Amino acid sequence: MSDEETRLGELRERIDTIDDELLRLISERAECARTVAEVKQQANPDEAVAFYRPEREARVLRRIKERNPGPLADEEMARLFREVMSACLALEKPMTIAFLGPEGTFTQAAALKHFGHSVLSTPLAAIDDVFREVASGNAEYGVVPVENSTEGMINHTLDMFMSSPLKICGEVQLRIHHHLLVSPEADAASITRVYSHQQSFAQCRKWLDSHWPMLERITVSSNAEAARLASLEEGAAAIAGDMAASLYGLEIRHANIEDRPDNTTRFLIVGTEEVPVSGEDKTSILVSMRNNPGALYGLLEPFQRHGIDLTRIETRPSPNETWAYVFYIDFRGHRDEQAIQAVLGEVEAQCVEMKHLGSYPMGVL
Ligand SMILES: O=C(O)C(=O)C[C@]1(C(=O)O)C=C[C@@H](O)C=C1
Repeated sequence: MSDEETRLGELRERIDTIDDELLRLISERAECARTVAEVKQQANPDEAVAFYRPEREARVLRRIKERNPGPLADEEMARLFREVMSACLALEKPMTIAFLGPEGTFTQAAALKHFGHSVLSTPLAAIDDVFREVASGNAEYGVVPVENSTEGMINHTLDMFMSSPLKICGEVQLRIHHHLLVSPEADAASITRVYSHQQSFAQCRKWLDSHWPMLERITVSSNAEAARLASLEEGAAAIAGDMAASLYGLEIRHANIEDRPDNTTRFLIVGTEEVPVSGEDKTSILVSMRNNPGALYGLLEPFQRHGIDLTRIETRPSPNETWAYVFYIDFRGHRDEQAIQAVLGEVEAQCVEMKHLGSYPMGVL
């Protein structure tokens, strides 16, 4: 046996011993989660039990990142624990998550990043359908895109909150990498058109203009649909991500063609329950205002006075009145915290209507 073989043999034996220990510990953790489920059930025998606890999951993942000794990166370690916790939750209660489909969209990737792979995920055709599926109780939670760092807000999602009773229970950010995808047997010279979602075309506009200006750009309802069409039609390419590429057996002809390398989309998790404080939270509200002079200043001033960090303000036209506005506002903090309660009281006193959309843990992964 060579030196290399002897050394590798020893190291692999050590890895086997560590794996045995990991197996034992993960199983012990799963048993513990199963007992947690029993305790929750016994404490609330007549009510629907909240097995999924977003605030606890955020704390677990933050703690793992803080205590991670390396050499694995904090994000990598948190991702592993995300999957362990996802499997533990599935043991307590298998969860159904509705997402803006079809299969292979970035929203599905965001749902799996947030909940881990042990959930049942249901693709739906439209943002409205995701909200409806959760409101009707067919899915426990829903995942929808809300903003992109290159293209701005997804107004349809914002507008859904005006009428929906659902709460925001979490957020997750995903780096969006777009690729030019073609069938493996396609000849570059035969490509005449490219399918994609309108947002993806917008995020790759400069690249397409300079590299493939002659391709006809055809907008479809999702990147996954674009990939499906490219897999079926001769002379067609798609702009979509990794999941869609592997789902439809397409080849990446050009990788990472997004105009901005930090291209990121933020997604919201919607559900029916309020989430308790996790320690690092965000709150979202909708505020209807009359178009009076100084109205916006009056609305924002309490946030400044109480030292609350506003992370986003968006204006949408009111559905009820011409030239009246609805402001969608995100800020740091939780509704159960005193400073936030004070600000919300002041905002409520001067607006036509205020709707609390949810207080939820800031994205950890
Ligand atoms: O702490 C709980 O309430 C649990 O159910 C355990 C656990 C975990 O595996 O750590 C599992 C699911 C919850 O979403 C949060 C945490």
